[in-house]
Amino acid sequence: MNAAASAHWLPGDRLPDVRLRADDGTNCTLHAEFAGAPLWLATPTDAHAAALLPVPPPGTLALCVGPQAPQGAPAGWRAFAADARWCEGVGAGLLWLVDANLRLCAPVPLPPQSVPTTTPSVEPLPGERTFAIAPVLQIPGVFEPELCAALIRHLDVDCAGGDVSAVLVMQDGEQRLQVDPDIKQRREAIPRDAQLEARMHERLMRRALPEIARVFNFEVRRRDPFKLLAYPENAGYFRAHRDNETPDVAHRRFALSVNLNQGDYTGGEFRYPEFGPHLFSPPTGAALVFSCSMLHEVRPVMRGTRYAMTTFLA
Ligand SMILES: O=C(O)CCC(=O)C(=O)O
Ligand SMILES: [Fe+2]
Repeated sequence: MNAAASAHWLPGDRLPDVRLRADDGTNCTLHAEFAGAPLWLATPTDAHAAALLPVPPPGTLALCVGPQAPQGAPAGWRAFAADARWCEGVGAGLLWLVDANLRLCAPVPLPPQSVPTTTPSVEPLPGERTFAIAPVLQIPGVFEPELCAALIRHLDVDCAGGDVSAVLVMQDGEQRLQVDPDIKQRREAIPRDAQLEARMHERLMRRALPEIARVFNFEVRRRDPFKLLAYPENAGYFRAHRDNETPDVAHRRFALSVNLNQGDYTGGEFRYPEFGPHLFSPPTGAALVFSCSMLHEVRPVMRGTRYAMTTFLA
């Protein structure tokens, strides 16, 4: 399922494409015309509400949309008519802050009490500093903060903190699980709550798989079980490894990891030593997706506990 298939879209969803028709007869599509810059998307229910829309800040595109093109918006707004079901998905009487990847960030009820602050802009790195960056995909807002907190509680309470993480080794011609601090130290558990699993699955289907299809041109057909992870202070790390090197995991194509409490710990960043020195620590609820064939490590956690959820896709 993706956002297009659900009745109402939520923060974190990418806006499904739609044809937009202006009153002068011109028309275009949202994805072709309006991706790549922060966007305000307003759905005023009448001309009075449209007239009260704030003037968009410089660099922000501003679209006023309804089943009929709304009239009366101030200068800087462009008005379009769009498919009624699409408008229903967006919801009426709202001003959505939308990021440059057409992802819904936050809805503000109309009329806004103050001029909304646009989605935070990221300072661009100078060209010479973008050379050695690993080809990873970061998808913000895949899990809501409240789902992240529920997963941490589930690991700590219902799963009693999880088990010490072991690695598969060959011994006398047989595969055995063995704890090996030379490779990793952390605790982990397969979630035991069907509702939490269903929520995670729905969020991946809705927010991660369409992005993986678009960015990597890869259709996910299969997923390993979810795993909840805890990397405790001074006892949490995973040294450099690949995720598809033994026959039992050779089917894996992409690793997906969601940080559940970024900011509550220091260290615990991902690094891809084949590709450069940069560290990756996506915000809470964001997914980091990368090829299982890339060497990667999770750096030691120095303070606090890093919680994460991981799975592998094929
Ligand atoms: O800590 C994570 O998010 C995932 C670590 C990892 O590389 C793995 O479990 O294979
Ligand atoms: Fe890994």
